[in-house]
Amino acid sequence: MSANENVLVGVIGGSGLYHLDNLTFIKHVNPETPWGFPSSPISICALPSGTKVAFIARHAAGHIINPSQVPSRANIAALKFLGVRAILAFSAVGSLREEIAPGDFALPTQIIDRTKGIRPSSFFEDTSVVAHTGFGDPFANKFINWLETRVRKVLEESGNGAKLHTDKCIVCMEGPQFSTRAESKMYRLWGGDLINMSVIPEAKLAREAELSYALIATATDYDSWRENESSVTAADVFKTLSTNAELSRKVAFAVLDELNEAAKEGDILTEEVGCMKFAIMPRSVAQKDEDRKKLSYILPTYFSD
Ligand SMILES: CSC[C@H]1O[C@H](OP(=O)(O)O)[C@H](O)[C@@H]1O
Ligand SMILES: Nc1ncnc2[nH]cnc12
Repeated sequence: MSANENVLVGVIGGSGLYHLDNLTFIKHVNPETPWGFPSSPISICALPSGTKVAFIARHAAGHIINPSQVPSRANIAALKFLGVRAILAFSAVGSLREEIAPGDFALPTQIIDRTKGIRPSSFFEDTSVVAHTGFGDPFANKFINWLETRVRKVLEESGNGAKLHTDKCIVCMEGPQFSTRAESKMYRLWGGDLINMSVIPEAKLAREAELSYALIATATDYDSWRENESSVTAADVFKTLSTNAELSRKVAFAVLDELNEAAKEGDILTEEVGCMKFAIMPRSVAQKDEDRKKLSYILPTYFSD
């Protein structure tokens, strides 16, 4: 089952990135998934080549959805339904390292989950089907390697001094309040480099839906670990949000055509397809038909009888 919108790439925009207005807007689509509606109607946009991509504003236009209430299952399910294979997500993050300055970009490869269990984080929750999905490498590593040179080039050409940091570990906290100073220092001791409130459950759900998912983390602040500096406020975050969003749009514009081709050929996006084969408990008569039907929305290979 697919809406056949002919889109292979989805973009999720975070704080500050509510549209890709450097692309041509074609239309909105708003699929109702078994997990409800996405954060906001999905924009189908075109690159100058005619390549179409799907864009979702994570917090909706006007930033009206709290991080704990983002309907991530509906967002990921809707993108899969439209035919998407690869998701390029953007997020405004705090920096836990001196060398990652506000305005810099980073490609994390690891996550520490500090959400509090209040976000639905599996498509299998409340169903009669059990799945234990591998998440040791939470991002699509081949996709990230592919992004590295391309993103670096855009940052260099922008001439605003923004650096790209790779192989970083991102802490995802529940929020919406920022961390205490003690927490911020503890995350540094744990090996955290970046912090946000949204990569979990998005990355987990993308993996369950067998989608390649990479996050471009755009640093806005130094969180609250620096001695003799004030702790982060939303006002600090806002200072860099619009320049980061502008640069994020440039990155998207530069990579999306080639990413669409790569998704079509399957070159760099092979790791995730088929991963659920080893995660889902064997079929049993005790599994409810209605649950299998629901799951067929995201995983037709395993659940369409
Ligand atoms: C506006 S500061 C905190 C807020 O910003 C980040 O959002 P996103 O990841 O969607 O860019 C962070 O995760 C928090 O939700
Ligand atoms: N310091 C911070 N903590 C959590 N999420 C953030 N998003 C941007 N800055 C952040």
